[in-house]
Amino acid sequence: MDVLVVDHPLAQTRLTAMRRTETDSGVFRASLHELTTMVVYEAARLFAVEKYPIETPVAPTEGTRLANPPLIVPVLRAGLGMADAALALLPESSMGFVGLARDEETHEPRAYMESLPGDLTGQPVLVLDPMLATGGSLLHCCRLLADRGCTDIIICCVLAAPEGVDRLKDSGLPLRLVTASIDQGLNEKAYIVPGLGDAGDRQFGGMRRF
Ligand SMILES: O=P(O)(O)OC[C@H]1O[C@H](OP(=O)(O)OP(=O)(O)O)[C@H](O)[C@@H]1O
Ligand SMILES: O=c1cc[nH]c(=O)[nH]1
Ligand SMILES: [Mg+2]
Repeated sequence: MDVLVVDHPLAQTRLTAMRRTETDSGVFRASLHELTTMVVYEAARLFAVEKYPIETPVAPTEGTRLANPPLIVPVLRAGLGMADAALALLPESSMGFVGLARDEETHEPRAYMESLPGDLTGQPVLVLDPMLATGGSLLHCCRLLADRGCTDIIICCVLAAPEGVDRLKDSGLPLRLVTASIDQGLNEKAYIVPGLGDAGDRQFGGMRRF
């Protein structure tokens, strides 16, 4: 699995804002939106393009377009905060949704929503979830995609734990990963350290213990 870490200074300043405890939910959401633009921009280097004839006001020339715009799939809830920024960069794309909530005791994902095309043969997919911790949630999501015939999955996240990266690598699924950081690891509650807390709660409210 290819892994790309977006270590651009402007990405790292947004990530710093997201990490800080005193950052309120409005600034957290704005920082995630801006950081998503940068992460998806880097991920899009991997997309195939095709040339086609266009005309400027001065002369005919060649234009460029995406050969096969990806289906965008945010993982609810936290991935919702990345959806607008990704769709703004990829206006030709469609969007599917997967809803997962991690059990606080077992840390296993519980699926509560799935809205995906039945056949993803030949369709690249861009999965959005800010957090890759144990990897259980993203693995569940990517298996749903692979079961529908998808062979080209790019995951965009903000923070990844080495444990989750290794789990995705070992899955044998056709994955590539773009992230703004690979952190130290997981604590005993399977939260990323130093991390940023619960990305869903920090955007939308809630009470989790880290
Ligand atoms: O790699 P994992 O160990 O599976 O953990 C990562 C998952 O945890 C968070 O979602 P959460 O379950 O908290 O749901 P939420 O987005 O509704 O807050 C996050 O957005 C990932 O989906
Ligand atoms: O650190 C973590 C781990 C899982 N989910 C989160 O939102 N944060
Ligand atoms: Mg959460």
